[in-house]
Amino acid sequence: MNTIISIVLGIIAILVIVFVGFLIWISLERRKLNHLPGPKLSSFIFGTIEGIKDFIENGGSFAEYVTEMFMGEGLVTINDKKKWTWKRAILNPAFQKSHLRKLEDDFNEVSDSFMDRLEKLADGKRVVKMLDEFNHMALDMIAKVVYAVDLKSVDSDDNPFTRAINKSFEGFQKNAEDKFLKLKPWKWAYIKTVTDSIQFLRNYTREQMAKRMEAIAKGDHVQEDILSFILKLKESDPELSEEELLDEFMTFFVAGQETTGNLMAFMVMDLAQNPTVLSRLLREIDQVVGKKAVISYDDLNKLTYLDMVVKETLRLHPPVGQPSRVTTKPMEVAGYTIPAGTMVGVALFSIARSEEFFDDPLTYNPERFSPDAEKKVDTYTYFPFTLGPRTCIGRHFADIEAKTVMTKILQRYTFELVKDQPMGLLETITIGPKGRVQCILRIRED
Ligand code: HEM
Repeated sequence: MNTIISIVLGIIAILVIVFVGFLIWISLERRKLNHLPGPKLSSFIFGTIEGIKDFIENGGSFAEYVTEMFMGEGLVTINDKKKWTWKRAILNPAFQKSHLRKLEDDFNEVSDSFMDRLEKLADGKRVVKMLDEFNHMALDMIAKVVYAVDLKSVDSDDNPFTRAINKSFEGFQKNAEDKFLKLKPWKWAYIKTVTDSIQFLRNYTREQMAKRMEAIAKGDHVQEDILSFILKLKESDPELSEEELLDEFMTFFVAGQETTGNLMAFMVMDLAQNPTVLSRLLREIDQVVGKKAVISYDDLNKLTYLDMVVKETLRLHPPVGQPSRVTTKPMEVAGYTIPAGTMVGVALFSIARSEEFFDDPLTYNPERFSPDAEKKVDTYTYFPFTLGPRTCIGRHFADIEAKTVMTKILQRYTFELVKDQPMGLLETITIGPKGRVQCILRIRED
């Protein structure tokens, strides 16, 4: 009996020693990370417009620090400059206005399914979390416009694809916050649920890609959507692995969903809080498109006040608040030298709210972007999609999506913000509205 007790105690003692050793090792690794002479995380506002310009145009990308779980060698995270240049050159035409306007039927179709969903919710009683609704819709939009897939996640509150995307995002965020996540055994079960979700998404997209390749091989007519451009990567380099093509798929879902969802949710919040702006926007929509069912690209171009509203929302509430770059050479900023190879966050959120660059910066005022006033806005003080070669490839996509959807909402519904909800910011990988923009929706009577 005594021997058994001794063995058990011995095992417990060994486990405790291993565990304590493990904790000491983690804390030493943490200290090493904080004292690395090379790349380290720092964040500040560039002191001058020249500083911002020089950095954005000449700085490198930020890929190596971002988890590769999700997007691997996709456009956002790829760090190999030569490979990135090649990919971007092939994919750029897919996201140009001239190509996207050909897909206006898709933008309308997904927006219409979303309107059907909102109609069910617009009973004047129910509390609707607009951020969640927009996020579902944004997923459907990417699936449809990029891959010609009808995901229809707006039709169900519990779609496996949406669930997997949400779980993956959560893991993405936690992994970015904690470099040692994977080393903590008590988190392994959680990590497994995240990796299973990512695997589910990759398998789903693998199937979609295989279907398309089969159709091409059979000579079937296939739509010239964004997927067809992604497949051109394979034509251009037959050595490209299937996993790398999947990285591209995942990248567009990740980069294009939450960002656009946040933009539209913030638009609803800003409009609900600024009734004068809302009235003027409604007047424009009534005059330019009235009750027109299909909103064309040309219609959107005529909605000039809507354009100003989108830009002002992106100034006050940029969905990406601090994109990053790695310095490629030492840089002098406000009297400090930043060594080459330092990861730096460009605080575009703070720059666009700075009194140095904008009058009365915390006031929501779309007039800042009227055609005359906009000429005075310095490019390097307002760049929600960033600038330079790695600027957001999806900015026109997001613009068309947000404008089409918001026009249709304003044609049909009114929204009232629920009182006493949190009005602050939800900071994850992106910046969203903390209270998820809880609204009471009603059908527009006039
Ligand atoms: C309001 C919506 C959006 C905002 C605010 C936004 C913002 C950004 C920002 C700040 C970057 C980083 C650029 C840099 O580091 O210089 C970026 C990159 C990117 N975005 Fe967006 N984005 C939006 C929507 C979209 C959409 C709808 C898509 C695709 C469907 C997309 C795809 C991408 C991709 C692929 C990149 C990486 C580009 C590269 O490195 O070549 N984005 N976006």
